[in-house]
Amino acid sequence: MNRLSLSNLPTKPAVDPGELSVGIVHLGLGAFHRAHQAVFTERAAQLTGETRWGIAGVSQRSAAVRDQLAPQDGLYSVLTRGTDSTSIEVIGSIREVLTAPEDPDAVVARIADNRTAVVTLTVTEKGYRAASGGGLDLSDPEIQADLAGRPPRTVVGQLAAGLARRTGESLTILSCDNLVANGPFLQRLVHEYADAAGLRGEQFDAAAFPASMVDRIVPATTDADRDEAARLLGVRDEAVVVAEPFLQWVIEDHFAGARPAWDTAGAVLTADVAPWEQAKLRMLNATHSMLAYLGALRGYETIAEAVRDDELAAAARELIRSDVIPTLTPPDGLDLPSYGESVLERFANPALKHKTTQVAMDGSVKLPVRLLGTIQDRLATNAEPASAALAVAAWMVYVARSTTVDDPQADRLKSAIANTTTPTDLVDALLAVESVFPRNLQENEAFRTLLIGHVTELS
Ligand SMILES: NC(=O)c1ccc[n+]([C@@H]2O[C@H](COP(=O)([O-])OP(=O)(O)OC[C@H]3O[C@@H](n4cnc5c(N)ncnc54)[C@H](O)[C@@H]3O)[C@@H](O)[C@H]2O)c1
Ligand SMILES: O=P(O)(O)OC[C@@H](O)[C@@H](O)[C@H](O)[C@H](O)CO
Repeated sequence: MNRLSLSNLPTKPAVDPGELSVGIVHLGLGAFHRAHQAVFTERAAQLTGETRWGIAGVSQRSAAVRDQLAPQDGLYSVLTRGTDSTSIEVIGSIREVLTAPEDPDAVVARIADNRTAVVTLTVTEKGYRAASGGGLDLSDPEIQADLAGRPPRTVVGQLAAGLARRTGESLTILSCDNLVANGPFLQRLVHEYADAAGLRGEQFDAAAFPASMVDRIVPATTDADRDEAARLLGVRDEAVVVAEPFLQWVIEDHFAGARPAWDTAGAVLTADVAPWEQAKLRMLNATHSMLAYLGALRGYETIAEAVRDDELAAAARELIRSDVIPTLTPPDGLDLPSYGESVLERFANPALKHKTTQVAMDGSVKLPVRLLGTIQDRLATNAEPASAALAVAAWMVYVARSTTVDDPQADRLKSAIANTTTPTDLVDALLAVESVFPRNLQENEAFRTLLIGHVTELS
């Protein structure tokens, strides 16, 4: 079967990809970007007719995405799987693909190019190389290697080197990762890197780092998805991504220069993203992680299977009701209990096949964002965060039971628990990992007791 390409298009896109010039650099060309920001960008171009917002996507680690997209002229499709219906759409907004390890200078040059007005990022929590507590981890060997003067390979190194070389319009750098206050968080890292590298100049103060909340469930693509895309398109698409129908983007309205008209495509521009972001991270992402750990422990392969288990659904509902909602200020117009229910309905979509092991990975960097803030807020009011502690306990048991843990701190976690035999030992060993748990939680006896009780029940 032929490959998807400009000369082999099943349907002509509303915007001719050949007419688009690059105005956006995206760092972290994984599945999520292709099913989210690139879709908003494509729709905005269709609605406005603007041709300056093509995307240069940067693959940060392997050349796999470049090898999928290059023979397809950057085209790929989004396979949207609803509970009862499936649709497919070809996206043409990615106009260039760079592979950072192969061509680090080209990445910096694209960021420095004055035609680039916006850099977006989806590089996972670990891609930021932050120390626990927030600042840059200067002990990270990759950060140290960048600071020693090689062409930068880390994301903060790329951003700082690109910013330092800019001469014209100020740049907007927009994190789209699931992090608390992702904009200011990234700004601090870039500024600390620039200070350490002696690069700090006026472009750093002029750059804007808006916060954003992103939402669409996008599981890793499988061979079965590629086969289904081929059947629907009539051509092979090796770069297809799969997503649920739901799509949301709330962006702080704080740009240093021009931006795509993402609002015409449905993005919400607002002065304050924090209430949206907290509701999403503490409800959706927290219950996602809880279902991933509890579900994997019960042998469920997908999140949909886990949430269809009445006991696990009840545990997720209880987390939302008793621990999360009391800590939140609802964003205007959002009914928190209904939002919580809608999240669980989305998880139950059987067509998505989001693996519990995929959501469970990188727990050491996800727990602080998704659960520990809720736990701290509950303990501060002398409430018992029993449900949130259950999710953390499930992670502990999952780490102990897994032969290999997919986590940036896997070695540290495994060596911490090497000689543990009882639930109390396990809790104490993992609670002592200071890069995961802040001191006030390590020293909180009520939290420790809750964890020991849950780990005992789960073991
Ligand atoms: N998939 C989703 O449902 C979803 C939804 C909302 C937000 N997100 C955000 O997007 C991120 C990426 O998700 P995805 O589905 O695209 O995953 P993916 O595995 O398809 O892609 C991950 C991307 O991150 C890059 N990356 C990974 N580790 C890195 C590191 N140490 N340094 C630099 N770059 C690194 C990879 O090169 C790749 O481009 C998530 O971690 C999350 O923050 C994802
Ligand atoms: O993509 P990760 O691995 O950071 O997290 C897994 C999921 O919880 C997450 O991606 C959700 O699907 C997403 O946040 C929904 O918007």
